[in-house]
This record gives sequence, C-alpha cells and structure tokens, in this order.
Amino acid sequence: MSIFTKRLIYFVAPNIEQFAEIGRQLHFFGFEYKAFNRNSALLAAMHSEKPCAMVIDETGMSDISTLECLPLLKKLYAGPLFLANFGLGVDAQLAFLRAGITDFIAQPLNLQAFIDRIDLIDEQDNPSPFKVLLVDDSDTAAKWTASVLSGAGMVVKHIDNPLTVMPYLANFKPDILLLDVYMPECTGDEIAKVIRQTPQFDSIPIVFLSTETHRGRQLMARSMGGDDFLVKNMEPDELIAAVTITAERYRRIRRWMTRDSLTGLLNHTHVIEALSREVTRAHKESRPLSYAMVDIDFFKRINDQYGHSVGDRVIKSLSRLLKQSMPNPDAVGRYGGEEFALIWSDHTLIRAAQRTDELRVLFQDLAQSNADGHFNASFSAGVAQLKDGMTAQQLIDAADQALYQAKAAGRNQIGLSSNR
Ligand SMILES: Nc1nc2c(ncn2[C@@H]2O[C@H](COP(=O)(O)OP(=O)(O)OP(=O)(O)O)[C@@H](O)[C@H]2O)c(=O)[nH]1
Repeated sequence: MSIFTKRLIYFVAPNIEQFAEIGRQLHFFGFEYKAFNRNSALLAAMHSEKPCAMVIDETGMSDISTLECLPLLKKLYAGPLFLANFGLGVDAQLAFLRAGITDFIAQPLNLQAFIDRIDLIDEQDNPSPFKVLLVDDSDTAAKWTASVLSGAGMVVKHIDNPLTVMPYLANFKPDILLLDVYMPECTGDEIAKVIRQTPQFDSIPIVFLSTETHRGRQLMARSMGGDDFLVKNMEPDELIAAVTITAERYRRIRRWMTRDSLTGLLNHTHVIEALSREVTRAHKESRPLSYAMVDIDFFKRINDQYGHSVGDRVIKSLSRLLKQSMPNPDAVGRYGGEEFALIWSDHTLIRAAQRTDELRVLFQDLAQSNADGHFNASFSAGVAQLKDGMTAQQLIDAADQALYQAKAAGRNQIGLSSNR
C-alpha cells in the first residue's frame, strides 16, 4: 500500500500525452492524476469524482474548445481551474477569466511551480479552524462563550480549574487562551504569569475575559503576560472578531518563528523540541521511537553544476515528499542546509528504516529539472531507535553516526545505528 494520502488532479487537453510525465511525477507528491481529451468523458468523471484542481489546455479537447466547454464545466466544478498556455494577451486572459478560469499557468508545466500554486490555494481555502482553550470557573459564562466561538467554526475546549491548564496547553495546542480573571483557585493574571515562565508557550496569546472594566486593573493584568482584555458579555460579533484577529496574528508569528522559510518545515530548534517531547512520551509510555537523519548526496556538486536556485528546488522537492509521507507534518523538520530530520513515533528501528528507505527510492526516481533538462538526486539516511535512558541529543548523535556510515559505504542508502 502506498504511504501517501491521494489528491486528485484532472488534466484536459486534445493530446493527453503532453501531461503524462507531469502526472507520473505528481504521483510522488501524493497526487492522483487523470487525463481527458473528450468532453463527454470529462463530464461523466466530474459527476462521480471531483478533483482538487484542474488543468485545461488553452486549446480545449479534441471535440470542443476551452471557451465552449467552460459554461457546463463550471456548473459541475467550483475548484481551481488552471489554463495551461504558451502566453496570452490581456484580452484573451480577460475572456478566459470571465468564462471561469481561475489561474493561468505557463506551458510546458513546471512541476514545482505547479505544486507551489496548489499548496497555496489549499492553504488559503482550507485554513484549519482556530483552537481556543477557555479557562473559566463559571459554567454558564463558559457555555455562552464556547457556543458563540464554536458557532463561528472554532474548536473550543473548556476547563474550569486554572491549575490544570499546563497539560492542555501542551496537548491541545490552542491558537489562543481565554482566561477568566476571578477564579477560586487563583486569578487569571497569576496563572498567566506562571504560563509565561515556560518559553514553549510564549507564542500562545493570552486574552483575559472579565466583567472587570477598571482600566488600572486591566493594565496590571496585561503586565502579567496577557495580550488583550475583553469584557465579558460583549456582543457575539465583537467576541468572534477579537478572538479571530488575535489568533490569526499569532498564527502568522508562530509560523514565522517555528518554520523554515524555504520549505515550510519545522526549523532546527523546533524539530529538536518536537523530538524531545516524543522522547519524553516514548519513555513514559514505553513506546518505540526512532529517528532518521536524512542528507542529500553530493549536494555541493548539484549547486556547483546547476546553480544555487536549482539546489533550492531540490531541497523543496525533498521536503514536500517528506511532508506528504509522514503521518504527522510536524514529524519532519529541516535540520540544516540539505539535512532533514524524521521523527518516527511508535516505529521500531527496522520499521523506521524500511519506511525511510521507501522514501529514498521515491526521491531517487524524482526528475529534478534544470535549464537543460532533468537529472536525479539521491539521499542517504541514518536511523536510530531510542533506548532506555537515552536523551534526544543521544538519539540524534546515534542517527548521525549511522548517516556517516551510509555516506562512507557509498551513499544513496540507509545506515542503521549499531547502538541496539
Ligand atoms: N542551494 C542551497 N545550498 C545549500 C543550502 N544550505 C546549504 N547548502 C549547500 O549544501 C552543500 C553541502 O555540502 P557538503 O556538506 O559538502 O555535502 P555534500 O556535497 O552534500 O556531500 P555528501 O553529504 O558527503 O554527500 C554546501 O555547498 C552548502 O553551501 C541551501 O539552502 N540551498
């Protein structure tokens, strides 16, 4: 069974062979591909299975032009519709936009550019709902706040005891924390101060909810680590707007702080943090945990031969492949320049090595494009399994050692840690 989650893309052209290679390549990135050269077949397929994106050649299909087929097609399909073209004037672009084309893409299609566009549309169209952690000892007030925010599509978790907040912050990973100010166990500003002692939670905004309207008291609460102060029983629309604005802003900040800008993967610091959390969990729950260090082979040579921007694209193609394949996107990070970290939770050494090797085979088969055509790249990896008493750093060192052996043994292979 494939390890990828499939997403479907339709290609439409008089000669579907023109998209055969890109379809094959898309498969590596978790996309399923279907091609059509006749309108009837396309419309029939549209009735049974809608794609996440469509690419239509500017000339249409063998039996109909693009402008002729669009009116009916648009009744069946509302997703992104790319027009693959060799260059169009403004008039022609306007005509296609008015007929329902949503995006233009240059022919011949550049795989990386195309996937970047789909990823972007995907992110904009499907932002994950905001997660709100609500701490309030009043059940009635909490129910009202939760129902307003859930009604706006947010995921709300309510706890009534502020002293239990820490594990919820760690496990529920809220986008925003709403804290009541007056609670029997401690006040909201006291617990905010405690939360702000843990750097891991720095990027979670804390908003106080209170009937308190005294300005001095509000400012004091903010000085204790809160980010905003909302008066309880405000209008539902105002509450939704205030929570959305703050959660959105912090989501952007968090992304910037934790993600690598080239690949969107967890950066060095945060992948180590994620591994440390998994190490603690694995020890506590006696579960297996493995870690793989992946390094692109002869990467300096790729840069030297084809240029730095082609090198960057190779890095992006590998990062996307890894992101698609890991059960959890936060289980993969960019450890350094051309080095990646894979956290194989609940995997023994052998299983993690097998799965890393599946990725190695896919990556070596991936056509990397340069100005003159295509070439192939490969990676080596070292895999290690967590042993009793081992720290995250010791696990990283063991994987690094195994990677070194894989490189020394000829590259494009997986090394297993001897630390068994
Ligand atoms: N294009 C590009 N190159 C990078 C980036 N980060 C690091 N590099 C380059 O990656 C290269 C890594 O080279 P080396 O560490 O010598 O290893 P290698 O050539 O991959 O050889 P082996 O690992 O031994 O197979 C260096 O030339 C770095 O300049 C990046 O973000 N983009």
